Amino acid sequence: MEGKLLIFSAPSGAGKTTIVKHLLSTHPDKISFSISASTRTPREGEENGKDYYFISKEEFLHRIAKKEFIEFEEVYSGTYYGTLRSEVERIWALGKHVIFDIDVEGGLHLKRKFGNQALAIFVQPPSLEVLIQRLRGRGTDSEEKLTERILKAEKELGYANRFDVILKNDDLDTACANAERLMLDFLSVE
Ligand SMILES: Nc1ncnc2c1ncn2[C@@H]1O[C@H](COP(=O)(O)OP(=O)(O)OP(=O)(O)O)[C@@H](O)[C@H]1O
Ligand SMILES: Nc1nc2c(ncn2[C@@H]2O[C@H](COP(=O)(O)O)[C@@H](O)[C@H]2O)c(=O)[nH]1
Repeated sequence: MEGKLLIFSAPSGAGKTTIVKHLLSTHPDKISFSISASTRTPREGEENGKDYYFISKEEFLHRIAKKEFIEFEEVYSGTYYGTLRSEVERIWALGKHVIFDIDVEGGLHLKRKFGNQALAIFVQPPSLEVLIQRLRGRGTDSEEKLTERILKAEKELGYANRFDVILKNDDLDTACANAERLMLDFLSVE
């Protein structure tokens, strides 16, 4: 059977990973995480096959040529991220719906491809300043990488209205509760 797609997109630092992890921990019976392929270096604590499939650029390009991706982006200069068709099919075969943590272009791409089978949610931080604070607080990126993420975020904040829903992420508990309601409503529709 083909399940549904729950797409969480946002500029880097808005909080989509945090919200997606919350939904996965509370509804493991209903949803499973689409593990993307990425050419970036794993961060401390990240696991291959859990957070991402960490692969080389050569392998990524080879898989593009073999048309294995439903979508992919060079999200940051020289760093590729993409959704493997096999990953979505693996999750549907488990009888679950697929939840995505994906950049803004990738999210809109999936929405165009899957239409009403997908709910595209834009996670909106209170402001660009708060997003920058969150990114700095996370402490995972060098100054150079932070600058690249912030410049991209400035542009992406203007894409919110292209999504099905805007989910404000100011207070985290409220955002998680609202995300859960959106998800359950969407999954309950035949
Ligand atoms: N509502 C919130 N209030 C305060 N801090 C938050 C909130 N939501 C997320 N954070 C924190 O902000 C940082 C960025 O969150 P997260 O990693 O989930 O963002 P992201 O959108 O997934 O970023 P990326 O696209 O880079 O993966 C994390 O340190 C997280 O703990
Ligand atoms: N277009 C896609 N974007 C993706 C995918 N997997 C993750 N991402 C997004 O990339 C950035 C950077 O992530 P990080 O883990 O390096 O902080 C973030 O916005 C992710 O949501 C994908 O398969 N396709």
